[in-house]
Amino acid sequence: MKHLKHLNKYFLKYKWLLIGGLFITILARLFALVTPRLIRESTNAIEKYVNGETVSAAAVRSELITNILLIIGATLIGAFFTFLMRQTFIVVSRHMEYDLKNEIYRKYQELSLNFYKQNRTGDLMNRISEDVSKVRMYLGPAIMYSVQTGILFIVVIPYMFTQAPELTMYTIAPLPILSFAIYKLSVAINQRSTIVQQYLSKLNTFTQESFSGISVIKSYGLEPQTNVAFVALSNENKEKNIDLVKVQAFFFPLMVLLIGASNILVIYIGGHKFITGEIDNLGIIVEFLLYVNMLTWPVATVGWVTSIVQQAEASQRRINEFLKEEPQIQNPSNEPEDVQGAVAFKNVTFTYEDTHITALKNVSFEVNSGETLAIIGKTGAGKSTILELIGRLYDVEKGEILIDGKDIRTMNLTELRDSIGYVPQDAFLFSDSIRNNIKFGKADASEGEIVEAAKNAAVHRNIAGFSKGYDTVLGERGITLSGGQKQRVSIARAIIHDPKILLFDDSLSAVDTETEEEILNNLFKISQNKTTIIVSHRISSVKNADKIIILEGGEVVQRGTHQELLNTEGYYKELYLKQLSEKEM
Ligand SMILES: Nc1ncnc2c1ncn2[C@@H]1O[C@H](COP(=O)(O)OP(=O)(O)OP(=O)(O)O)[C@@H](O)[C@H]1O
Repeated sequence: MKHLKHLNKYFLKYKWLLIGGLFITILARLFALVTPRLIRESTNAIEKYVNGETVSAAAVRSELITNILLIIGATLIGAFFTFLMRQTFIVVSRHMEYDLKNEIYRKYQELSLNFYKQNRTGDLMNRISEDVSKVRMYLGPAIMYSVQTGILFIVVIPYMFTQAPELTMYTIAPLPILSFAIYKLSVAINQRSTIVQQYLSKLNTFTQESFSGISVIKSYGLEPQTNVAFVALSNENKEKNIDLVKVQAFFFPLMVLLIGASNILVIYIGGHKFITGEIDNLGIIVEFLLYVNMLTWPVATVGWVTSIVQQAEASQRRINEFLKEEPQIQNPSNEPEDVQGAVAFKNVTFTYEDTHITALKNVSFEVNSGETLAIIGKTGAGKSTILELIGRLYDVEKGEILIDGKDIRTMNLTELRDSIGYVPQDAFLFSDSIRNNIKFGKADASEGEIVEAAKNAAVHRNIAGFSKGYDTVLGERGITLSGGQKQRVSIARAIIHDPKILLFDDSLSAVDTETEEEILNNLFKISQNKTTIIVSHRISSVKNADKIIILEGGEVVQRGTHQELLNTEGYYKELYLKQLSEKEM
């Protein structure tokens, strides 16, 4: 139970509702107890009439009618309280489930990029959905049934002992066996359900991938192979489901068998005692039969609840693993920062933890507010890494990164990131309208600001051409933008944010040179008091930059202005000549 301790704070949060639920359960159980007692009295009344002890049929009839009315009344009230009990416990468990999901999601948001690389997306999703569902079974049904069973035992069993101690012993003797058998069965059912779940997620992942990659499947004519793979997976899924059904099918017969055994014991032992005169009325046997049936399900739930708790414990252990994870990148300060935007790298060396690739070696450069720095280099040279380090997505291993002369590790992380507008290499757009995708950079942006940002990113004309304009929905159920359009919407998002530092990671690679020129001109106008860093493979994107650095294997091998670099032999000049000849061709 040690992992489930984490949830105690939620029990504390909802303590009043839970205490209310406890009282309601007591009331529900008390009213349920009225029926067996009244049936016993009714049976005895009939017995006395049959034996001639009571002569008036009218008196017996009137007692029976009163009892029937009382039974109906007690059952209705008991049912109402049972309804309230479920409403309380199950509703509380839904609140706790909601709280726990939010807690996990908040944690996910806090954690650094490395965490996401170390854990598969499927795992992250499972913990917030599957595992939380299993924990909810503990927070809701398990608690509710335990309270119900506990109260029933406390109330019914002592009462039965006062009525007929020996008969009580015989009646409750098979119940622990029932509980144990149900426990074993529940464990088997849970194990098989987990396997079914795993196969189902395999099937889902396969189906989802085949839909996402449908154009590849169709263009390579892979439909028959995909079908065969689906049938195989689906077949495995069916087999596992059949395995589960086989075990589940035992559940009710087992219950019926054990209830039957208890009933037979009550009738046999009770009848025997009645014959020997140890019991003086038949009513008590009928009453005990009702108790047996009343106790059976709660006793069975003891076994069931035990297996639920075990599963919840395992799920909570997995959830706790993530909850105790500390973000690698910590925010050291909550003080406001007045970021101006001057960026400096001082002998920065950085190695990716997982791949052990040293992406940057002793890199140094400076770029002031209002200036543009361009970074050029072959693929894998470390260009994107530089941009990610400025936003502190990772911390450097050696050296330091300064913004306005201050080590970024000492800065307020939220404000640092807020002062950056980053356009990543793979422009990621949400399945939402174009307007909202741009507004992502500034939640309260006006229509005018959105249009202006889109104009600066040279994408306004494209958007205006769509029938729904800025309301055009992107993504799965919407329009698919071209690579260049995506890049420009992503640029508009960064521009509208109006940051002090603009970072463009090869963000113009998919636009033609004319549009590139237009965007660069606009950027030049709006970035007078900003720092701009442009990563590119194209000389045309960087030729006007104030400073250019060339990276090779993580090291700065050349630096200067466009003109200076053209006067030096090296990668930049080679690239320039190559691109020039391509243009002329
Ligand atoms: N998230 C990461 N985890 C581990 N290794 C990485 C990661 N990102 C990049 N690398 C490695 O670090 C090196 C530098 O990569 P980086 O993305 O910075 O290069 P780049 O110059 O931007 O390349 P490109 O022009 O192709 O985008 C590469 O060898 C790459 O494999």
